[in-house]
Amino acid sequence: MGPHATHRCKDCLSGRIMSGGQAGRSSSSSGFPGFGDDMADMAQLHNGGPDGPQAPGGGGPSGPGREVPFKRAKRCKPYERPSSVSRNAALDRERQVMSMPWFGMDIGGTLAKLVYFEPKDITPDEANSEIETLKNIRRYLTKNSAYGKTGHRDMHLQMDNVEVRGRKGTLHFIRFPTSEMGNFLELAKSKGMATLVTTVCATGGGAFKFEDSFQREVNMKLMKFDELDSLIRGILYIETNNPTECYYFADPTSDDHCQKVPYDLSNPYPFLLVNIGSGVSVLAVHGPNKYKRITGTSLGGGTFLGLCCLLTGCNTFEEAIELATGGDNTKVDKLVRDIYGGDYGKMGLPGDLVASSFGQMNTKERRANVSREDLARATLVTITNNIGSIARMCASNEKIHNVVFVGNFLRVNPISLKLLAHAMEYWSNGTLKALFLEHEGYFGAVGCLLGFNGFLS
Ligand SMILES: Nc1ncnc2c1ncn2[C@@H]1O[C@H](COP(=O)(O)OP(=O)(O)OP(=O)(O)O)[C@@H](O)[C@H]1O
Ligand SMILES: CC(C)(CO)[C@@H](O)C(=O)NCCC(=O)O
Repeated sequence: MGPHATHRCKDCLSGRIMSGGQAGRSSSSSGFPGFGDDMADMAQLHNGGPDGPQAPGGGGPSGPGREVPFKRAKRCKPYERPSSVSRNAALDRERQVMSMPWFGMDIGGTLAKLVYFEPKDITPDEANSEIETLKNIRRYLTKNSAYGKTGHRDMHLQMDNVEVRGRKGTLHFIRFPTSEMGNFLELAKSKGMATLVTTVCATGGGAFKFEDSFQREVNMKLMKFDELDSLIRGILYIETNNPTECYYFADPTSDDHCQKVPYDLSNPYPFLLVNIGSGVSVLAVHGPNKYKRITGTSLGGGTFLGLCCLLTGCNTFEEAIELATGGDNTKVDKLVRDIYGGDYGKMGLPGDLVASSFGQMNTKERRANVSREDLARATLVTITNNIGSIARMCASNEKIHNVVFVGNFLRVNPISLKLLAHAMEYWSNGTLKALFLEHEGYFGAVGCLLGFNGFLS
């Protein structure tokens, strides 16, 4: 350890989520704390540390959970002042990341989520020196709600007057299918993105998969973040900034009395986090930097959409949900009462419980009597119940009572929201609570936009 060596590592500096209050513009050499000075440290830890870059997810598909704090603790090593070369590289990186436009991108297996920060505190000096391309990009993103054929801005989720990296502004939420990445890059190029010195904060599998295309097509560097770190960081930030973010359902099974009730998640720990994207990850979260991925399942939102398209000939998620809304899964599934003629009382299984998903579809007669709507509904119920069942077992093993469900599978999908709410309550005799968040699938994108501590490379 040299004369300048200090013991500093991410764990020792833990809990530093960049939120409004912490992200002052003038309190560090980099313009905001936690970036310029720490960046070299983090680069050293993540790139040169004994474990190399941190792998996303857990110990393999459905494998044993990875206890994040332990992993990080191993990397903890004495800080050595970076050489002037790495310091210059860090400053370069800082300049690129600090220059507008600011994006956070979560490129998932099905959907790419783009969060754009629109600064609203632009000084006259800044406005004068701002180049035309940048103004055009801002105008294009904020004045439209559709981009190309498949890009959408979720205007109802927009967050005004928030603070990011010490600046005040608005967060805009945009999504498009990951399969359209080629067109997205072309569009970005046509808007002049390639002429800007830009680094985009990115997470999700696509941050790795498409890194070279971003560099080649639009001259953009990706600053990569782990998807689960970003997810949690995003949830904590949005929850802090939106008092009506979190809710639960009271009376979820009653058509007349079911209602959405706001829930105060300001003291969230511990909570079980179930992220339902293309696949599903289940995390036990005990603190801002303290979580483990307990398990996952490949039967997720991608499975629902894929099977639904196969079984009904539908082509979009929205269509699949609409079909499911008009369908009856009991024509497709085999219920306990189809087997027992009523309840299986001794084991506490009510007659209307699904005993076997799709269990009626083995006979020609039954198959002839089901509609596309019924098949869509049965697919939705099958996938949702399976996730609910896994979540319940995980919560019970971990002795956690609050189960937070996120991910775009829950978008425009009240059937699954209510099924999950009911399943958690019913099967736990009221000890488990299903909680939901308004920004469903956008937390990863927000989290990586905020997360300068902990970038992968
Ligand atoms: N417009 C849409 N198009 C396609 N899928 C949608 C749409 N809206 C909601 N979904 C659902 O959301 C799922 C994707 O959710 P999300 O964006 O959270 O995951 P992802 O990041 O793509 O996946 P992963 O995290 O597993 O890589 C889809 O599989 C589908 O069930
Ligand atoms: C692979 C990820 C983490 C990508 O987001 C997700 O799709 C997932 O958690 N799938 C389930 C994988 C498993 O079976 O554990």
